[in-house]
Amino acid sequence: MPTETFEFQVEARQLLQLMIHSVYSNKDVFLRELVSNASDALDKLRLEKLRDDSLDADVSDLHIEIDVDKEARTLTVRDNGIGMSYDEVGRLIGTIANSGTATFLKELREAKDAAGAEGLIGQFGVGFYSGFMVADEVTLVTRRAGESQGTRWTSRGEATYTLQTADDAPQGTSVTLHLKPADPENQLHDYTSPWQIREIVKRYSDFITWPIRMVPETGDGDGDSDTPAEPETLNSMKALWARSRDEVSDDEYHELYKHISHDWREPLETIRLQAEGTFEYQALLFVPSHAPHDLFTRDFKRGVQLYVKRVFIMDDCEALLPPYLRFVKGVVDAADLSLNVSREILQQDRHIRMMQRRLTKKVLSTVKEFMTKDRDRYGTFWREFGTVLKEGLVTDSENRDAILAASSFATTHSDDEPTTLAQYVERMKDGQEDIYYITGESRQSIQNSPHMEAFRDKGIEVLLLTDAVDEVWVDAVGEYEGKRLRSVAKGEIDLDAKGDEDADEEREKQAEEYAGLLGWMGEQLDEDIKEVRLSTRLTVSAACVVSDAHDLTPALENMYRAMGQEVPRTKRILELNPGHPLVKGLNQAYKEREDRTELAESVELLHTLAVLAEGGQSKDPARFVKLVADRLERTL
Ligand SMILES: Nc1ncnc2c1ncn2[C@@H]1O[C@H](COP(=O)(O)OP(=O)(O)OP(=O)(O)O)[C@@H](O)[C@H]1O
Repeated sequence: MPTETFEFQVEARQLLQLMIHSVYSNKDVFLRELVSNASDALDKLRLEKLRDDSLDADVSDLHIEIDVDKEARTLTVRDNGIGMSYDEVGRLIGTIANSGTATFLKELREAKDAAGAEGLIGQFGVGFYSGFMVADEVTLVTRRAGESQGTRWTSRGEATYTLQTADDAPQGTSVTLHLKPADPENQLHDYTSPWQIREIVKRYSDFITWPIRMVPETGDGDGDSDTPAEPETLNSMKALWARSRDEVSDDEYHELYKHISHDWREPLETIRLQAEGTFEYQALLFVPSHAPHDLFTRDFKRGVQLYVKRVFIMDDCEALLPPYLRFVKGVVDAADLSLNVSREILQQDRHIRMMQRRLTKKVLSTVKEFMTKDRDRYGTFWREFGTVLKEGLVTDSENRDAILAASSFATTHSDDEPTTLAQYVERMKDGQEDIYYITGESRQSIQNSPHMEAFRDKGIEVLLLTDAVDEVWVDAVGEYEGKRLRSVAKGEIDLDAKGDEDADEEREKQAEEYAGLLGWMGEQLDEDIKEVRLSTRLTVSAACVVSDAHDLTPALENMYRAMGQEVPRTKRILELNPGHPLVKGLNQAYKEREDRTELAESVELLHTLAVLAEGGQSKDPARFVKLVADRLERTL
């Protein structure tokens, strides 16, 4: 097949440009990326051979080899792993599969400083391209295990790359970098120096479970693997999770985290767990310091890898942690599983379920520890992962108490310090029986909602819940330590002390006074409102709408609709403030006038204003604007 030239996909080209004019100051990490890809390729081959013994592939000496040629200024990273077919090379290397890349590039361009840019790069798989930080030409030669024909890919990192078949390619992949001249001032070291390579591998890739060998210089630059000189193994290959805590430095743990997670930033916490007895396993879990951009997308990949006795079995093992802990990365190495274990079998395995329970409890107790021992760390955790953790309040009833204990919520008690439910309960006023909350889009909009008026007046604390999941968990949880969780915008609220006879009497009087108006308004608003009643929660506003105690809130209704479920429209309740001049005026007008057409319009306006005040929308904005404009005109 002749050499074919292809254009890089637009995003890939942009990414390459970014790499070449490196936004990343530490260029050494290119080697970590190439070694990491090679290690994955070896894992994949071992697994494929395990599943299909007839695969024509040599797995007797799987390893990674690094080869430098000072004269030609090349560095080659070679593996004898799974390799790629011609099509795969085009698909995987010329394009960027990650759909978030466009967003990423935009964010990257907008990143204010180099540190921000570095952090962003870490979130996206740009591994292979990092070679262009140190090389002005990259050649990749590869042959897929089991296939006879190899492929050669070359690019100078500009607009195009070439593909051609390669007859003599050994199984696996070699990536040869034609190095730029060393420029230590810009952290571009001399990557033909064996000392430098040894250093970088030790620092970033020591834990890789495959031997990383360096071949003493051969001089001819093509790095034939039949070189007579004895290669030197650069890494200790010790699985970090199998080593005792005091043998491993934090840096080593962090490098493993970066290898697994493709995040270039340090994790927030490292969690070690060992289980002995009938079902032995070791786990090394990491809580990242930043939420990935795609945490809430449907195909977000879990971050825990499964090993069986040091043999890599699978990425993204969903059986190991529940979905609401999907942000946790790490490795679980189980001693007593079959190497052939499938995802389906794992889901049903009793031991795996026990393991999941233990890992879940351990992660939750770690979060709780942040809360009690390190407020800063807890603050970071909650900002990044609080929303996803709260999903567990709905889905994991077994651990509900532990999740609640590790959760915190914005509150009217403080502008910047969130509260736990336990702290809320401690502050509850004498005679207050319930825990009050309000849900909505933003702190500002709900804090000023009419529903809050009486609570503000009486100094009763209200939790301010602004995540979509809050609408759901409050119902699922229902109560905390015997105290009901109650929305300030649902059902009847009575904040007056029980047995307050004066208040009772006053109410009876008002009920009588307004009975006619309320009934008539109910008929007028029948399409949207199931009842009009007098309010005990308003002190400033004339009216507000509330949901019935057991009805869906409008936000929940919308959420179900967005998920494609049919939900009938729930009618709500309009509450009037009997002390408000507008309401008094309405009552007066109702009693005095025979022709109530204008009054009917005012009632309609009052209802729309109440909907707007809680952040809702007018059903017919044009009509609403016309009615308001008419009235304004009359005041001129
Ligand atoms: N040495 C290799 N052997 C086999 N396949 C490889 C090798 N290097 C890269 N690939 C394939 O090319 C794909 C793209 O590699 P690239 O390094 O650009 O991204 P990634 O590995 O998916 O992400 P990252 O390296 O940032 O984690 C890989 O997912 C893998 O399928």
